[in-house]
Amino acid sequence: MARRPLPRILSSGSAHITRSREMARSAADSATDVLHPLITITRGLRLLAGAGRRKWAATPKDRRGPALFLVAALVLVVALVPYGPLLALISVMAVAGWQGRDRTPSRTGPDEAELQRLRSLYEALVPYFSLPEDPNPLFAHGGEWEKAFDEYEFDADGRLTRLRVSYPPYFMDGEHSSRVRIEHLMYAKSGRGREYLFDWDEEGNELVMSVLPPLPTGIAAQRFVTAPGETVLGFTDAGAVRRTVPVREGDETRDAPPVLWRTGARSTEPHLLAVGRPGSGTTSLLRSIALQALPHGDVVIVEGGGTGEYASLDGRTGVLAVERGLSGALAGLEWAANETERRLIAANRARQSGHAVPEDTKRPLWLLLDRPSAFAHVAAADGRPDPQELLHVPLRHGRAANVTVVVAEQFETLDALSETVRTHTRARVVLGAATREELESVLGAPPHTIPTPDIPTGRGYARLGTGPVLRLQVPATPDPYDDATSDAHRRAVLELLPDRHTPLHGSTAATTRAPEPGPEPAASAPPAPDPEPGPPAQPRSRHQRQSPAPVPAAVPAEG
Ligand SMILES: Nc1ncnc2c1ncn2[C@@H]1O[C@H](COP(=O)(O)OP(=O)(O)OP(=O)(O)O)[C@@H](O)[C@H]1O
Repeated sequence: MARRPLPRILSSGSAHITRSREMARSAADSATDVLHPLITITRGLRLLAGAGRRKWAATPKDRRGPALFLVAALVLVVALVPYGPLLALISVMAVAGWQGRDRTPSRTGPDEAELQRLRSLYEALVPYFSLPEDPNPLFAHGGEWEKAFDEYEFDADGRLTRLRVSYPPYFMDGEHSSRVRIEHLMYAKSGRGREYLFDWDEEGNELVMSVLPPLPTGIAAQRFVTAPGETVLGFTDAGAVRRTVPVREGDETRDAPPVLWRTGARSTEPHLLAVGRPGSGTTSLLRSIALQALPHGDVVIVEGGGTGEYASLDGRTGVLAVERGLSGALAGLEWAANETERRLIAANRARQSGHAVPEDTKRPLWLLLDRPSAFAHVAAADGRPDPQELLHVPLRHGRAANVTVVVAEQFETLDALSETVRTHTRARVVLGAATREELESVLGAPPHTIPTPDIPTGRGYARLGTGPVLRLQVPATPDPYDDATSDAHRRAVLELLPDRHTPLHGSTAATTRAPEPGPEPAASAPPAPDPEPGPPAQPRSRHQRQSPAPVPAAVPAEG
C-alpha cells in the first residue's frame, strides 16, 4: 500500500538520515566486496595460527626441541631453493584461503523437523479440504503436501512464520465458520504465543498465514503531528494504514503508522465506543484522547467508576468538568446537551442570515464518559434519569455542532448501554482479552488475526465505521498520580497537561479523588437552558462548585 509522503518539514530530517544510512551501507558493501579475498586469507591465517598454537601446546616438552629444529631446517631449505620463499608464500596464502573460506552450509530446503511439521499440518487439514467424491484430491492422507504448500518460511527455532496454502475450489471459504475452523487449526499446529494473520484469497483459492511481529509498546503519550480534527487512537501494522507520523520512542524518533480517528463536521464516525475488561487500558485511552483534545477544545469528563483516575485533569484549562457523582454527571451532560442545541441554533441562524458561523460554535467540545453504566442503577434507585439519556442530543447532532462523545465501557456491563449510544458510536475500539464473538459483536466484523493469550495493556483492535479491523496499541498514558506509574511516563503525561486555571487546594484534591457518597444538592446543577440561544450555562468541576471560582479562560465565549 502506498504511503502518503510526510510534509517536507517533517520528512526532510528523517529522509536525510535515511539517505546517509543508505550511502554508508552501500560503501560498506563495496568495501566488503573488494576486501573479501583479504578477509578470507586473514581468517585462514588466523585459523592456521590457532591450529599451530594448539599443536605446539599438545607437543610434549621433550619433543619440542627436535620439532623446532625440523621447522628451522625446512625454512632454511626453502630459503635456499630458487624461488623458494615466493613459492612458500604462495602456498601459505593458498592454504589460508582454503581454510578461511565461508563454510556455512547453504540451506536448500526445510530440515527433517520442519518437514515433519509441514506434513502433520497437511494431514490435519485433509478432513477440511477434501471430499470423498473428488477423484484427484489436493489433500489426501499420505498425499503430496508440496502441491498444497507452495511457499513456506521458518524462523530460527524451526517454527512456521509464513505459509501459502492452496485449497480446492469447493472449500466454502465464504463461510465464516469454515474459515475460523481452518484458522484455529493452523494456529494450534504452528505454535501458540504468536499472532497470526490469515489472508484469504477467495478468487485464487489460496490462504496465506503469516506471523505478525508484536506491536511496539514503547510509545508513550506525546504531542502527535496530526491535522486539526485528527486524534491518534494508537498505532498499528505498517501496511495497514497509508500514513505515518513521527513518534518519540525512548531516545529515538521514528515514523509509526497511526490509527487516526477524524472527528468534527466531516467525520463519518463522529463518536467512539471503547470496550474492554477491567485493566485493559480503556481509561488510559480516554486520557490519551483528552490530552490530544485539550490544545484545541474543551473537555467534560464523566467518571462512572469514581476512582479518581482523571484527577490529574481536574481544574486544567479546557477541562470544563470532571464529574464523579450522579448529580454532577447529570448536570454536566444536561449542560452539554443544551450547549449542543445552542450551537446548532446559532449556526443555523448565522447561515440563514448569510453570516459566517460564530466562532464559539466551532471550538470542539468533547464528552468523555468512562463507564457511564455505573450511574444507571443509582439513578433508577434514586428516581432520577440515567445520564445516558442526556447523550441523545450530543450523539445525534454532535457532529454538526463539533461535539464528540467518547464512551468507555466494560464487557460485563455492555448491556447497560443505551440503544442511542450503541447506534451513534460508529468508531469502535476493543482492548485486552476478548473472544472472537465479543470482538465481532463490538467491531461488527471479525479481526483477521488470532491474538496471543498474554496481551499487553492497551493492545486491541479498532474499527472506524465499515473500515477494516486494525490491530491497535494505545500510547501509554497512565495516571501521573498513580504511584505505580514510571517516572518517564509520569513526565510524559504531566508535560502534556495544560496549566491549572484554578489552584487545587488540599481539601479539594481529596474530594476530587474520592467517589461521591450520595446525591449532590440540586443547586449544583447548571441552570436550565435559555429559551433563546444565549449564554451557555457552564458546568464546573466539583471543587469549582464548592468554592466559587472565576469562569475558566477556556470556557467558550458566550454569544
Ligand atoms: N497503553 C498502555 N501502555 C502501557 N500501560 C498501560 C496502557 N494502558 C493502560 N496501562 C496501564 O494498565 C493499567 C490499567 O489501565 P487502565 O486504568 O487504563 O485500564 P482500565 O481498562 O480503565 O481498567 P480499570 O477500569 O480497571 O481502571 C494502568 O496501570 C495503566 O497505567
